[in-house]
Amino acid sequence: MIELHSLEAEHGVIGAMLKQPHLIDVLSDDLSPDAFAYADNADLYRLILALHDDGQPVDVITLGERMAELPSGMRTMAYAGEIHLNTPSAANAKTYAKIIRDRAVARQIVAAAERIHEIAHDQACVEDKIAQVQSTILALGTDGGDAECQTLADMWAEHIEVIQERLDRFSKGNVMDGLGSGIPDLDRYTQGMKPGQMIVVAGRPAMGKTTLAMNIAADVGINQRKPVAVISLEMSKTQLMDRLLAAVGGIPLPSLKTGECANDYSAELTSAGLKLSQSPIVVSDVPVMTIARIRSIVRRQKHRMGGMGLVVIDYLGLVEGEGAGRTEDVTVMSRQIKLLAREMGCPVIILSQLNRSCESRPDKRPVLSDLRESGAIEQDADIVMFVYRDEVYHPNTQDKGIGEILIRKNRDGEIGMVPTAFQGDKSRFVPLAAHSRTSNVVEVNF
Ligand SMILES: Nc1ncnc2c1ncn2[C@@H]1O[C@H](COP(=O)(O)OP(=O)(O)OP(=O)(O)O)[C@@H](O)[C@H]1O
Repeated sequence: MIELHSLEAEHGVIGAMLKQPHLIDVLSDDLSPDAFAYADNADLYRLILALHDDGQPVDVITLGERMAELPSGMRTMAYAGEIHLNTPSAANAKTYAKIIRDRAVARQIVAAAERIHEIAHDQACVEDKIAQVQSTILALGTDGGDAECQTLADMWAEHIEVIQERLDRFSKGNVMDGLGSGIPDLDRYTQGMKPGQMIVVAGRPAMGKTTLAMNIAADVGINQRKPVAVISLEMSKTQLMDRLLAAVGGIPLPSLKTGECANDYSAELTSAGLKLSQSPIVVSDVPVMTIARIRSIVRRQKHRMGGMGLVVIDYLGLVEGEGAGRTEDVTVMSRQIKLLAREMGCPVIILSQLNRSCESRPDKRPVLSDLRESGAIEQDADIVMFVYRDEVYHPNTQDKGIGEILIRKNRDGEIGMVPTAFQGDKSRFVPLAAHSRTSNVVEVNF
């Protein structure tokens, strides 16, 4: 068993700094004052750093001048003098700094265990408790400076591999470096959905947000064999399964609802059922969720499935906040979704509704300012795409059956519009041949 603090190591580091002040930069590089267990030592260390930052000489006298007394009441000069005297050399100071850091983490673990003990006893539901325990554990050891910054030399060494991968893909005729959506024209804009991206799919009610998101989820799960977690706060598992079967099997929804599909589309039903059941797609339809709970579910599924390719959350307006007011809540949630994408190392598609202002304009195609609830969504998102179907407003439009995907924000690429064929009865958006706006539909292939 190790002690949770080492007075000797703390004295060793401070003594080394007093004996050889040129070591202050080296030793303090990765050592926070909070890592010291003893208040007097932590304050003395802070004083050393403050004097050094001010360009002042650091010795027993200057320390005593800056602060006469330490928290214990001891005279600073006397205490620092004693440490200086008792430090034979600065030779092992780096090892002492590591001991201080390691013991600080050991103390954090004990504090986390106490916190977890409290969480186990409180009144929250079990999912919230698990989410709190996970964040308590994830917060451990995050103070290390090594993880915060990386030299450009190290980044360059890693980046060579990234460029090599891109070149390999390019020479195979594939320039996309993320997940496909199943709609090649859309992928040309995004170059694929990449890890860490927050992708907002927004639109007025019934435009087809859920349809588009589920089409993408099915393509990623079935064609690209990547794990997908669908968090559906709006629709039940039964509704989603109907839509997935309709889209993947090309089976009309009404025939699925009446059960007639069992006779009329039995081959399509069997094939779609098999494709879906063999795909790594998981669905949660718990209607009440916070982002913490979503994170906890996705983490568990990532662990269970050995990775996570894509997360879909349908939709933001139904996610519960902290109760600080909706705009503030959405601002925090939007940030948390972006962090979720980074933590899981996959893109997150978040569905969002729009305010009504687009409906009062002559051209009702949405723009970024129509995003409901908070400007933070627009800022945090890497890609914002709107689903728009002119026939919803103008039943006799010449664009009947056309679903436009309007890419209004694209952090790493162009913005623009992708026309698709909307097949509402089969719950799918189908690619159109070579930018056509006619019904020249490309075969969907799940
Ligand atoms: N059998 C059907 N035939 C034709 N269209 C259908 C059929 N069933 C559903 N639809 C259409 O599909 C669309 C539903 O799309 P979806 O639920 O994806 O929209 P949404 O934007 O997510 O809507 P909301 O915000 O209301 O949830 C509606 O426009 C609906 O009319």
